[in-house]
Amino acid sequence: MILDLDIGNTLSKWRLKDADSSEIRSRGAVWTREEWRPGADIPDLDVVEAVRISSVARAAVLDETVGLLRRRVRHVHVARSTAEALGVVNGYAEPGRLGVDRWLGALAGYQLAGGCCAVDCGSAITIDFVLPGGQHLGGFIVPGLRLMKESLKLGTRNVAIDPESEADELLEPGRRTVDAVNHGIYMAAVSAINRIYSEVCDQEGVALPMLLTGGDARVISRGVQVPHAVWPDMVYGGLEARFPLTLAERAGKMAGAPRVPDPVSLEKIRAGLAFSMLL
Ligand SMILES: Nc1ncnc2c1ncn2[C@@H]1O[C@H](COP(=O)(O)OP(=O)(O)O)[C@@H](O)[C@H]1O
Ligand SMILES: CC(C)(COP(=O)(O)O)[C@@H](O)C(=O)NCCC(=O)O
Ligand SMILES: [K+]
Repeated sequence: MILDLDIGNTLSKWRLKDADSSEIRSRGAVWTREEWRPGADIPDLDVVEAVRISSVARAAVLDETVGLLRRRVRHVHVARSTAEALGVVNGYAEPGRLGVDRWLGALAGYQLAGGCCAVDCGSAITIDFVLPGGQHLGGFIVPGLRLMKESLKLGTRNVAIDPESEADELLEPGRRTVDAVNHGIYMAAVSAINRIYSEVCDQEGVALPMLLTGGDARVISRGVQVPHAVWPDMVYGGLEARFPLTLAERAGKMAGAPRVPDPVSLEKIRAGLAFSMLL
C-alpha cells in the first residue's frame, strides 16, 4: 500500500492506495494540531511500503511525522516546491517559499489540463495560474471561509455554512447575525475567485480551465460562475505526478481526475469584466 498524506493548516488528510491496482482503499483526516497516534483514525503502517507527503504545517509537525514514519516505512517521499518540475516553472522569486500544496496543485492541474487556474479552498483560499507553456504566474491568497468567520469574533464560528446550501440562498441578505456572516464571507470568497480569474485571463489573453479543491470546494463551487471542475484529490494528484510509483501513475494517470472543463471564450470573460466595471 501507498500512504499519501496532505497536511494542511486545519486538517491532515490521508488516503491508502493499492500499489498493484492503483485503487484507493481508504481515506480519512485528523486535526493537524493533534498528535499522530495509532488508533481508529489513522491507517495501519504495517501494510504501507511507501509514503508521499505534502505539508504546509509548522516544520516541527512535518519533522515529527517524518521521524515517526521513517522508523516504520522504507520509502518516505517529502514534496518540496522547486524552481521547475514536470514542465512547470515556479513563478515565485524564491520558489521554495511557495506553499507546497499550491505547487502540487499547479503540477497536477498542468498535467491534466495544460494551462490552468488552480483554486484550493482550505484554511486559506489560494488561486494559482499556470499558462499553457508551463509558466506559473504566482497567485492570490485569501483567508478561507472558516478563518474569515473566526476573524469577525461575532460568536458565530461554530455555525458552519451548510455544505448542502444552494448558492442562491447564500447570496441573499442575512436576517440574523449567523446568516449575515455566512452569506457575507461566502460572497467575499466567490466574488474574489470570479474576479481574479477574469482579471488574470484578461491580462494574459487566454481563457484557462479552472480546477477547485479543498474542504470548502463543493460549497464554493456552487457560487463560482466560471466553468470549472471540482477535484478533491488534486494535491494527491501532484504527489502522484511528482513521485509516480504504480504502473498507472508512471503512465501519467492521477486518481479521481475530473474531465477538463471547457473554459468560456476570452471575449465572454472580457465582456463580463467590462460589465462589472460599469456597475
Ligand atoms: N468536517 C470538516 N472538518 C473541518 N473542516 C471542514 C470540514 N468540512 C469542511 N471543512 C472546511 O474545510 C476547511 C479545511 O479544508 P482543508 O482543505 O482540509 O484545509 P487545510 O488544507 O488548510 O487543512 C475548513 O476550514 C472548513 O471551512
Ligand atoms: C497559503 C497556505 C497557508 C495555504 O495553506 P492551507 O490553506 O491549504 O492550509 C500555504 O500554502 C502556505 O503556507 N504557503 C506559504 C506561503 C505562500 O504560498 O506564499
Ligand atoms: K488552501
